[in-house]
Amino acid sequence: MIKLEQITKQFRLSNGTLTAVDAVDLEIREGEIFGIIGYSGAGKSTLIRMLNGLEKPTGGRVTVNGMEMSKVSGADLRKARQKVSMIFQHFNLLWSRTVAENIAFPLEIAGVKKADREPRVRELIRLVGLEGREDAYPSELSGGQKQRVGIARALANEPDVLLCDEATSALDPETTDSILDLLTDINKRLNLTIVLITHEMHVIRKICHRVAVMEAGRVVEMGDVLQVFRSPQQPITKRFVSQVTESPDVKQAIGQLVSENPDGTLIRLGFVGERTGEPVLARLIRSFDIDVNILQANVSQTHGGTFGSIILNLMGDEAAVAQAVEFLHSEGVETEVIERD
Ligand SMILES: Nc1ncnc2c1ncn2[C@@H]1O[C@H](COP(=O)(O)OP(=O)(O)OP(=O)(O)O)[C@@H](O)[C@H]1O
Repeated sequence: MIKLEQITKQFRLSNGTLTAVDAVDLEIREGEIFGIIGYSGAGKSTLIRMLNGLEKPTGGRVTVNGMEMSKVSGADLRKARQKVSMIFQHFNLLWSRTVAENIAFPLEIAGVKKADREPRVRELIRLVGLEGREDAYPSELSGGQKQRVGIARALANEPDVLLCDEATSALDPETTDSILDLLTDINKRLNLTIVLITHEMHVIRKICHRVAVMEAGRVVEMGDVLQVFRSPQQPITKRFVSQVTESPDVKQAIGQLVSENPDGTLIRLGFVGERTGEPVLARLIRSFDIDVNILQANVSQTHGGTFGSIILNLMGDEAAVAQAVEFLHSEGVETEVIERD
């Protein structure tokens, strides 16, 4: 559906060249919700803007539905953009137009007759849950309602792909969840391919099927969301996963425990789906002459299923602790020793 082959984007600066996106290969499947996560400056916005031709790559090829976005221009590009629409962090609504008029705007541009526009706008307003707010101006809406207008407007011309550029970053957590629920609903109902960029792992966990992690213009890790949560490989991915699995309170508690127990070995265990950690833990405690302190346990839901993690502090003889860690490995439990700073 979407294919990026060796995509590179460089910007010329007064003091040299900046590589914002560096030889990225990606394939996004029809009907999936694909997330791209990275910290500020990683190259996410530049990358997503190349999917609808807002930015041209310096090298490589972007194909969407067989059309080479990196090559089209003029009228063809305008047509292609109707099929790859976008929503934004700050909504980008027209402030002098009502909700209904904002949603009708892309239909006007596409030359849809007034008589056909009206029922389509009504349908879109129903789809995003804005009935009764048709005649309101953007300034009279909450952030969540503004983003609903953005979504309705983006869907007006029946796109194949919806790009979401930090679409929930300006919203509070509750409103974020309601917008993410709406995007999930639209994805299912319309089989719409959604590509989103974010710096929040919560967004990825809640709605994405697959995720790519970007750092310094490169994709450093990619996979099914459940797999990435269960077994993050790169340090940056581990940091993102811990945004969801470790609250600041727990991090602080672990820090305190580390300083209070300089000899213990901290380990993080990962469990997926129906398997719970309990039987393995019971055997661990019975079989080895060590003290096992449970610091934290949690379960999270992703699109692909549930996963859980448990953080333990193992205390005792060095050899016994090493055997206990080996035992957990041999039981097929994802086991990571948490390094002490
Ligand atoms: N038009 C431009 N001219 C020069 N440099 C740019 C331009 N657009 C982006 N950059 C630079 O490219 C790098 C990647 O920026 P980009 O906005 O794609 O990152 P990002 O991951 O989306 O971060 P953010 O969330 O802060 O926007 C940054 O160093 C940025 O300063």
